[in-house]
Amino acid sequence: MEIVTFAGIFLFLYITYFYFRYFTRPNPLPGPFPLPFIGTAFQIGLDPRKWAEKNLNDSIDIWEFYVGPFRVIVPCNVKYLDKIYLLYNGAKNLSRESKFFKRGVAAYDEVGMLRGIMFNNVFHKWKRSRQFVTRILMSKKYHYGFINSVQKIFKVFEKQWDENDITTLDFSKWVTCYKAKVTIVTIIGQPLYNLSSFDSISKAASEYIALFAFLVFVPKCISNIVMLFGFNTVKKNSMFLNGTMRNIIQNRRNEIKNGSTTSFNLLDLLLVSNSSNDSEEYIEGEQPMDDDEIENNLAESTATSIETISNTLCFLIYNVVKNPSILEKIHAEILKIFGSDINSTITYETLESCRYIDAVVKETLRHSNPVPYNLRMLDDDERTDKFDWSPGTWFWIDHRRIMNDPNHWKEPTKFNPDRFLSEENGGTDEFSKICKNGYVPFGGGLRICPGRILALIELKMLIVLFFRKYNIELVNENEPIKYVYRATYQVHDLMIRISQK
Ligand code: HEM
Repeated sequence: MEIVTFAGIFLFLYITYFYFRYFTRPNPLPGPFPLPFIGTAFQIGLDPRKWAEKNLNDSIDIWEFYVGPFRVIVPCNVKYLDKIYLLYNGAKNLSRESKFFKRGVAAYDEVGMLRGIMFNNVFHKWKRSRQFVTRILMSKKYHYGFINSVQKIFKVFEKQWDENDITTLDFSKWVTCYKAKVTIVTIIGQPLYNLSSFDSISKAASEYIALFAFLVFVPKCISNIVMLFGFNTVKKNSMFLNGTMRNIIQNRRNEIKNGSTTSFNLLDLLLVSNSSNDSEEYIEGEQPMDDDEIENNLAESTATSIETISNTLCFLIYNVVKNPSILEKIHAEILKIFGSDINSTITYETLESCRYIDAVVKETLRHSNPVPYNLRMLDDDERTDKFDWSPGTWFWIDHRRIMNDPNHWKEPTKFNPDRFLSEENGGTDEFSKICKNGYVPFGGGLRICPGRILALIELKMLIVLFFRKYNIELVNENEPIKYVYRATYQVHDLMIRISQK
């Protein structure tokens, strides 16, 4: 009886405290009315933007929702981004913490958050990993190796399609399988012999990202309860990416120690970074990475690149196939730059001269961004536009809405790559006039995506590889593209017919 009374009093006090905080919150904004413990989960579901589209007036450019006890502010206008996407506080290197550096609540070391980049909230640990990984992902040498690998892997798929007149496939499934192969070669550098299929990597990638997103949002006391009710299976699946890599890293470290030459994959390059074998640029004051750090960073890059590139490519193919005039311009550029040989080698330099194809990729990332939101947390007192915020406030930046804002983009819902071309190249030059932070597919400031150049390279390559040789049709031409939100927009059931030209 005493326990029931105690629980009742606790519940009453908690609910009173929750609503006291709610009704006295600074800067009350529009948003669904929250319930204690679950916040606005019932009203909003998984995708906040869908709720906003149905329930909020278009003129509302900042609103709020609750994840459990956390108040989350959703800025949908560039005017709120200035301080959030501040570039290094004016300094050239990462010497000072940004006030908006953190993502979410806690760092969970048991799933490697403290040693990776994406969800690492400990500045000096994040900075260390970020420097090692960024140096490689942004290097030209890595890009050259990457371009070769993509072409080799694509050839294997081509063979299967060339055997048939027409192949019908679910592109959303195909692309995760393709991307898992590319990722393994370019990140890990060798086959994962103990995997039953590439599907399992894609599945693990998706669950890895979803798990991290969940842990970042949910206080540990609640996530521990959820784990008790079956969430452990998801955790096990996502941990699998880490576990699978452990042996490979140790073997590879020994092979390199015994004289094996290094290749241009992320694993080899991280193993030799700052070691005596490292002939490349040195990161001042840093010890080489240990196996744990490498493992977490490889798992993170594997998961991130599969999830982002696969879904962007689905949106890209869908938008291009729906727009014959855009496809025609792509064909013209391919012919001009690569000639009529549909098997000619694609190089870094030829890709760089593909202006229209570059514009198609950039427009896809604006119009149909697969990473619609970005999470940052304020660590100090700060003002954004007319609002003063206190430490601990969360910001769920709505990239999709910002990049489709009719006040900044002309006819934003229209898929129009010409925006990204200058007038002398036949475009409208809209992009060069866009305001600061009006185009943020890769986030911004201190934590801007380190895979951004690589992503652009791969997406441009895939346009050339597909459209110079194949006709692609949508099986259900009149159906809108189907996708769900799970940390990225995940496209599903995108049926296409593919045949040689
Ligand atoms: C179309 C492809 C991609 C998109 C749209 C994308 C988007 C993003 C966004 C929005 C962020 C958050 C940045 C911020 O907080 O300001 C991010 C971070 C990150 N991305 Fe990407 N990304 C893509 C591809 C990749 C690839 C290919 C890799 C790795 C090979 C990668 C690795 C990362 C990592 C490690 C972070 C965390 C950075 C940090 O917190 O410091 N991304 N990405």
